[in-house]
Amino acid sequence: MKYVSTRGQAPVLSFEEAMLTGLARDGGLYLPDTIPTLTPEEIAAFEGQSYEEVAFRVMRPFIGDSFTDGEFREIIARAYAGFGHAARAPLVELAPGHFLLELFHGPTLAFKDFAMQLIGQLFEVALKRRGERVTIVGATSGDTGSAAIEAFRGLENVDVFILFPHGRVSEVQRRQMTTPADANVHALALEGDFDDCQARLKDMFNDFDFRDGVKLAGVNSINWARVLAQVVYYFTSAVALGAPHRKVSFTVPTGNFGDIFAGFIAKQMGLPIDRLVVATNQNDILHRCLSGQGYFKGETIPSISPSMDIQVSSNFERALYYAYDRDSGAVAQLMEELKSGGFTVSQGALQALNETFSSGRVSEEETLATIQATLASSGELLCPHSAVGVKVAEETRVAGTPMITLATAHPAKFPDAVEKASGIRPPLPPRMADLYDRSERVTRIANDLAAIEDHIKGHIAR
Ligand SMILES: Cc1ncc(COP(=O)(O)O)c(C=O)c1O
Ligand SMILES: N[C@@H](CCOP(=O)(O)O)C(=O)O
Repeated sequence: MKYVSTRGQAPVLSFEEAMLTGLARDGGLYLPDTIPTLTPEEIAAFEGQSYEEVAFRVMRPFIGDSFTDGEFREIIARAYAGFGHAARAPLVELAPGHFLLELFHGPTLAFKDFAMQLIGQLFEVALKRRGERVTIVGATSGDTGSAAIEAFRGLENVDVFILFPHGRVSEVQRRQMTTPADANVHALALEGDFDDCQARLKDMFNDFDFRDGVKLAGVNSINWARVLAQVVYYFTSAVALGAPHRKVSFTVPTGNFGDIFAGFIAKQMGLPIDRLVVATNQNDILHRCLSGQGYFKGETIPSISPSMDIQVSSNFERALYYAYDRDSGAVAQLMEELKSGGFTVSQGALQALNETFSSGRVSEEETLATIQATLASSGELLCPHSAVGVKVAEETRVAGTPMITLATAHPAKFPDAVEKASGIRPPLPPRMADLYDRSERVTRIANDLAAIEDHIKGHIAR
């Protein structure tokens, strides 16, 4: 299995190389050269299997010879052993035909754990075998950072630096990043918003002296392995509702487009998905774009669903690559135009996107009202991101096709918004009940590439 860049000018890599590389050297994102497919019989056979078994069967064709079957099975087993629910990703019925896929039973209470716990183990095995050490730098609006720190803390061959927007993450998210005492993990509070964090991260990848000097690696969803791990729960949930014998749709609270792009891959692999619905908060660049208004950056407005406060949605580049019929030159040109504000999507590409993706936008008031209404109607307490998804799903779902909304975080990660909406302050699970008592370790840093690079060079283990 070979991996190619969306911009067509970077070396073709194996799965392991693409995973350890992160961003392609031409600034693009890696994708498999061909997407393996599963037959309806193979998909039907997932019924009744454990999450780990389905994970193995779905991801194995993408791994090539990077890991043996035995290694890969052990890695998967270790990755999900610490989850707080036997099903890993349980499905609950919110209303007839509308289901919630709970993705928040991992160690940091967000869907990021599904991929991050896996790639922590994959990095560990690959780096030990190669005798290499890497420096992971991540950008986060709150959840990727905490999941990465949890997955990589204490591992021998990695230093981890996480850039988060100062003052724009919830207290639980911040504390999950700043309280681990392990010497190899570092939380950096950047003066800016998430888009600044992600832009500086990409600048670091494009600064080849720095990149090669510190052996830079990335664990944001620019990393293909992150997307791949998220494909699995589309299969487990759809099969639980009757796939491949009937179609299902998904609504996905969306920011960086990684999670919903995993759904797109599941569909390409043969899972009968009808619609993939993008749900955005007031930072609605994706909704505007899919509605035909072009992809133009606005100002990021802080919201009560802060993990989705994103304007430049990294993985949309991957969707554009397919919408433009794998024309890497066209993608490179669009990304060049994005540097000066945005671009218009061609009619053909927009039509291709609309064949699979729908979208909706949810205001702050509607988010609060959805938390309240869902609690009253089903007893389910939603986090604000999941509420954005549920609201859009209610507006777009059609009779006869089950709708699965992804619940991307635990309500206890966002207690202020949840309490405001419902009057209930959700408690943290017992294993992290002392989070507010632990001491924090964090460095405030300017939104300045040189300052960030100097800090990292000064703090990596020699
Ligand atoms: C809780 C939560 N919901 C939704 C999202 C959006 O997911 P994606 O960036 O994959 O679109 C994020 C951030 O990624 C998140 O942390
Ligand atoms: N919402 C994310 C933003 C980064 O997304 P990623 O999937 O590209 O890592 C976060 O919580 O950090």
